[in-house]
Formats: sequence, C-alpha cells, structure tokens
Amino acid sequence: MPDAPTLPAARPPHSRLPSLRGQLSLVLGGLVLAVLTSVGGYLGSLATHELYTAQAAAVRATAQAAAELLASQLRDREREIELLSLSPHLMEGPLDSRQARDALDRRKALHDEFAWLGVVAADGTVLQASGGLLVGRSVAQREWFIAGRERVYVGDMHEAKLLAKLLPVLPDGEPTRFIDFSAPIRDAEGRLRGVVGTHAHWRWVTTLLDSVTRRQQPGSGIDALIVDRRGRVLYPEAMKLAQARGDAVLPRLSNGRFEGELDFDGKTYLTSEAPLQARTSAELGWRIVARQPLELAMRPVRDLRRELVLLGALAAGVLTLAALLLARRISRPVEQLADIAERVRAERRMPEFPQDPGAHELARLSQAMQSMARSLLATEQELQQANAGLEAQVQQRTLELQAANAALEHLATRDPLTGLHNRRSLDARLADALALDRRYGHGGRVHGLLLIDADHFKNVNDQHGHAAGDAVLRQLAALLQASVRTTDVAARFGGEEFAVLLPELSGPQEAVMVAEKIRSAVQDAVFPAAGRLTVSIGVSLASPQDADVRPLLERADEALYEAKRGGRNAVRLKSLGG
Ligand SMILES: Nc1nc2c(ncn2[C@@H]2O[C@H](COP(=O)(O)OP(=O)(O)OP(=O)(O)O)[C@@H](O)[C@H]2O)c(=O)[nH]1
Repeated sequence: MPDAPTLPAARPPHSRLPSLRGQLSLVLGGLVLAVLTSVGGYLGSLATHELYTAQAAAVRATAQAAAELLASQLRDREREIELLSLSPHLMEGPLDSRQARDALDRRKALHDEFAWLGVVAADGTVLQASGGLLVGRSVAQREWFIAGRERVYVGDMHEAKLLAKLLPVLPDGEPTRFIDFSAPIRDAEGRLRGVVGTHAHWRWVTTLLDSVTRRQQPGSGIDALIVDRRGRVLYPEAMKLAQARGDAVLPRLSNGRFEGELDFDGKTYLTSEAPLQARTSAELGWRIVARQPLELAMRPVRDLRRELVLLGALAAGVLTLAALLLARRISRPVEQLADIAERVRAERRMPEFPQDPGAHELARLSQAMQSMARSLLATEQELQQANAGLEAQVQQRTLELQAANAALEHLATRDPLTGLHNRRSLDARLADALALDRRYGHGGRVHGLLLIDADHFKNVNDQHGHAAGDAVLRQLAALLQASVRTTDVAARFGGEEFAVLLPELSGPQEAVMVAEKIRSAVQDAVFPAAGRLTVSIGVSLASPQDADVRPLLERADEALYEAKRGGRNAVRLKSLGG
C-alpha cells in the first residue's frame, strides 16, 4: 500500500510569541490595576478632601459654639446685675439696710461664679457686700465703678486687687482674676443713688470654654484660646504666661484672622476663630480661637488611606485571580481546538470536538474547524481512492505493455507460419553461443547445428496445393519441436528448410543421435495433407577455429547436401577438416 497523501504539517509553535493566556492575563490584570489605582486614587483624594473639610468644620463649630456660649452667659450675668440695680430695695430703701445685704447674699448664693457682690455709694464707698468684704472701703478709682455710674458695664478680665488677699487662694496657685459687671442704682426720678457691682471668677469663663472643647470627640486634641482685641492671650494660662515673658506664642497672621493651617510654637494646627459677640453694653472684642493639631486632624485621613490601600490590595489580589481565571477560561478552548487540529493531522480521523466551548465565537470556530476537518479528511480519502485506482490502472497498463512487448518480441523472433524461431533469431542465438564458448569455454562441450530439409517438397505443393504445403510445414515444425529439448533452439531456416541449435553437446554422436531421432519421427509420421514425407539432415559441430557462425553453417549445409546427394531421408555429419 503506498503512502497516503499527507496534510500539510502544522507549524511548530513559535516560542518567541507570548501565549494568548499570558497576554490576556497581562491585559486584564493591567486593567484591574489601572482601574483600582485610578478609582482608589480618586476616592482617596475625594475622601481626604471631605475629611479635611469635616475636620475644619468641626474646629470652626467648636469656636462658634464656645463664642456663643460665652456670649450668652456674659449677657445673662449683665442682665442679672441690671435687674439687681432695679430691685425696689436698692431703688427706694437705704442702700446700707439689712434687706439690701440679704438681697446681695441671695444673689451670691445663686451664682457660684460671683466672687464678690456689693453696693457702692455714689462717692465710691462700699456700703454693702457679700460676706461683708470691703465694706467701708473706697472703689472710687475703679473702672467698673466709674463706668457703672453711667450705664450697665461689663469689664475686661483683670487680676484681683483689693480682694486678692481676702479671698481664698486658688488650688493650683493661679492668681485670682475677675471680670466685672456693674450697673447704676437710680431712684424713681432717675437720680444716681449708687452703683451695684460684682466680680465674677475668670475661672467661670474658662470652665465654660473647657466644657465646649470637652464635648469634642475624645482624642481629637481640639482646644480653645481666648484672645482679646489687642492680641493678648487671656486663656490658656500657660500661653498667657509665655506671652507675658515675651514669647511669640501666636502665629503671624496673614489676613489678621486665625483661619486655616497655622503654626503655634513650631506645631501646625487647623485653626478657626469666632468673635465673641455678647451684645452687652460694652463689647469686649474677644476672639475665641479653636485649634486642632494638624497631625490629629489628619489622622482619620491617614487611617482612611491605609484602609483604602489595604482594601485596594485585597481587591487587586481577588480581581487579579479572577483575571487569571478568566484568561484561562478564554484561552483553554482555543488550546483545546489547537490540540484537536494537531490530532486531526497526526491521526487522520475525526476527533471529538468540545460540545460547549464557552462562547458564541468559540462555538463558531469549533464548528468551522469541524467542517474543515471533515472536508479535509473526505478529500484525503478521495485522493487515496483515486491514487489506488491510478495504481491499478498503471499495473494493468504495465501488464498490457509487457504482453504487447512479448507479442512484439514473438513477432520479431518467430516464424509466422510455424511458430518456430525465425532465421534472425537463430542467427542471434548462434552468435551468442559462439561468444559464450569463446569467453568461458564449456569444458569439452560444444554446440551443434542441424540443418533439416524436406525431401521433394515441391511435389507436395504441386500435387496438393500450397495450402497443403503450409500445413505440412506446420506439422513438420511441430514434430521438430517435439523431438528436441526445451533448451534446444528449433528454427525455420527458410522455405522448407529448418535448423536446430543444440547447445553443450558431449560430442558429434549426440548431435547425430538427435538428427536421427528427427529423421525417424518424420519418416514414421503421417501428414494428412500430403501422406508420407522424409527429411534430409546435415549435422555440424562448432569449432574453436571458427571465426564466426558462417563456417558452422557452411559445414552443416555441406552435410545436408551430402545427405541429399546420398539419396535423401538420411543424416550426414560434416566434421572439421573432414
Ligand atoms: N507450400 C509452401 N511451399 C514452399 C514454401 N517455401 C518453399 N516452398 C516450396 O518448396 C519447394 C522446394 O523445392 P526444391 O528446392 O526444388 O526442392 P525439392 O522439391 O524439395 O527437392 P529436394 O530438395 O532436391 O529434395 C518449392 O516448390 C517451393 O515453392 C512455403 O513456405 N510453403
């Protein structure tokens, strides 16, 4: 079976080309990272901005809440003193009466923040006071008294003077400080009778302030300052002292306001200020400055960023894994189809194609490959069948050619009438035999030649016709062929004359014996077309002295002539030199 026609071999995979799976993983992974980075970055900056704004708003809200609380508390105390100045005991009765003293003590008992509460005569002499402190002393030079003669008064913070030694010392050694409230006492006609005044503890103000900052989230680090209109720090105490020593405790303000990120003594704070608008008779001009260390303000931002990075890393890990799985899912059916195509080439049979390659396009590719493989295999089968048919045809033609060649060979070497070798063929055989003798010798064996001629054959023709003569010649040939061995060459020498080449004879007797056998067979035979017939035979043997075949033929012819001349129906041998 000849080789089947081969399908073109698949190109070997090019190792320098990256795999589809690798490229997909790279693209999908890159997309995941790009999306995560940009979304994460955007969310991060958005959240940072929002958190920063929220922190700034918290600081601003603290400043405003503290300012509003202090303003309302100061206003309340101012109203309290004003109402006291309008009480009937003070407007009508004697200012140094027992009732006036009781009214002061009741107010003092109601308000812890009042360190001292007193009624002063129009000349500045203290007439009545809570706890009896400073009674009889003159406060004519004090600002609260001077201002209080004219209107309701709220004074700035100041250190205690006369009362400093009379009041108990504060636990942490802080100097006793007050803010003063005072109001004029007038009779029904509006004439000045005196002044009522109070010293409220400064610590009351700072405690109120601290109560606001304490409301902030624990650990937020937000605190608040009170700065007066001249830029002096009133609170906290440590800053106030440092400023008094000459330290620059406040930042340099670019727009005159405590707003934004400011440096306080080398540390950056998120800052906001709110004016204290007490709407009292005298505006104090204080500013409440709330501040938060930037580091603490940004802590939620840092925490959020850390969480975003962790979340992003986690999402990147999960999505990258998903991208790898997706890439595998996409490339796997393609690899399977490539394997199947390779199997079609190697095994030359229809393999199992995947039923569900996972995507519409892949299903189309699978179907296209299936029909292509089916068509290729069918074409290959047709080619094989056509090839086999062609081979059979070639075989048939070869046989016919061989037969034709054999027929040609037969025509070229055989006599058409008798089927024996013709003269040309005999000459060739004689020449071959002579050449073999010359080249190899035959160990004493020689070739012999018989020339056989029908006796009086003319009579056959004449008496029975030419066709009968032909029939006799054919029968003679058959007798001749039957009388010799297959290795002997029987030929029609010409006309009614025949020849037999006898190879490798042991000697002349053997040739004569064969000739006798022939002569005898012809003599005994009956020729239906002509009755009886005889032949004369001349015998000769090849000799090493023969230059070619002619001497051998001549000797055989001479022997035949002698047989004829001797009376026919005879065998004669013509030996060399004889
Ligand atoms: N029918 C037939 N006759 C042939 C053929 N070839 C030769 N002959 C005849 O054979 C005869 C030969 O005659 P001759 O040569 O005179 O010799 P012969 O009559 O055989 O007498 P001898 O040879 O002397 O005995 C001729 O009449 C030829 O016509 C042939 O192919 N067919």
